[in-house]
Amino acid sequence: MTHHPTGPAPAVGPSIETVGWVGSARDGAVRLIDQTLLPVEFSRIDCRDVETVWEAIKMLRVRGAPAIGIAAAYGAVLGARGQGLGSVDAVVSSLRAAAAHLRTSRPTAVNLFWALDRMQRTAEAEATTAPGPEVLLDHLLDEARAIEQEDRAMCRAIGRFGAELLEPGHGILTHCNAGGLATSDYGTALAVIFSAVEQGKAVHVYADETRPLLQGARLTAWELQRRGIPVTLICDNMAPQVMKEGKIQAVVVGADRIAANGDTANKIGTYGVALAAKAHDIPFYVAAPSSTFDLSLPDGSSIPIEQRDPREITHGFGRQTAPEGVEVYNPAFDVTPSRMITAIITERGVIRPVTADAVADLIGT
Ligand SMILES: CSC[C@H]1O[C@H](OP(=O)(O)O)[C@H](O)[C@@H]1O
Repeated sequence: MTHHPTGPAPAVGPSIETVGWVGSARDGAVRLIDQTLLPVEFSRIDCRDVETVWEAIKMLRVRGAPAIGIAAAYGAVLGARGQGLGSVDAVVSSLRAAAAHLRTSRPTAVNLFWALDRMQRTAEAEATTAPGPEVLLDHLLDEARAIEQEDRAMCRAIGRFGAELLEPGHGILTHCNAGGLATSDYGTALAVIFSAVEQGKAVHVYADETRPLLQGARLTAWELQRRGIPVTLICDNMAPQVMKEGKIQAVVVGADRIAANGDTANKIGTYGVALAAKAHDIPFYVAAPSSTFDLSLPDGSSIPIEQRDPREITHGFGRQTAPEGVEVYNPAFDVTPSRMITAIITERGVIRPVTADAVADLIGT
């Protein structure tokens, strides 16, 4: 991978492109912000092969369900180049092999699998009509770009629908990062906040730092600060206390996979936040695009939960904070039952109450 230390982040604009493509289909690369370096260093990396994209997803250089899906779609284009563009069949089989490898990077965010399925369907459908391998490769890049552009639109629609649920002066609790860095550029949970602020609704965000990888501290606080939105960083175990003190009027989180009944997998700790919100009668909102729903699962009991390296807990950011050899449990996600979710905010509208019928009506059967 090629790092592009680009110094300070670009000036605040409508968005920061989290992951994209630079160059032509034949010799281009996937360019993504290396989020493991934030907030101290803003640097992008160019990935020129599938393995580099796989590693970037695995190591959370690019992370967040929609951003992972976009990165995987572009990674499939890299893979389709395979060992040259000898024939249309070679391009299709190379893409299949790349998709199979990218599917092993992380198991929970359904957007990864949704995006790769879509790229494979495109390749197989175009294979029968494409005049040659180069044209097919161009069309595959067009499809990956469409996935990115559609996500941009979905994020803004989520923002518009969600902003209606927030009131000026509200304290909003967030968990992990569901901002522009977790998507194409504008976020899901943070899109709700960005849109409310753009509508003149001044809100104050309380951001859970979100152990062990601190996406809240490193990424959410950074995104909000650079937009001038008031943010207070708290440890995860402080969330119930700030609720008890009356500082929180709503919780907004993202999602990695939502089952047909609305059960939602999200960063570990989300379920605990939902329990605390319930106990304090605070609305608990999930913000997610339709690409994060997995209607093949009737409920959340079979959502695959990623188990990650124990060293993320015992040696977080390079400092040992636990005795050698201690037993560690490090699930990266948990599942919040739909009965604890006030509403799910999507680009198609708001699902409320959260029931299988309501999900089917808005998202599909
Ligand atoms: C808009 S999806 C954001 C979602 O993804 C995060 O997980 P990770 O940082 O491990 O990719 C977290 O669950 C966020 O809520």
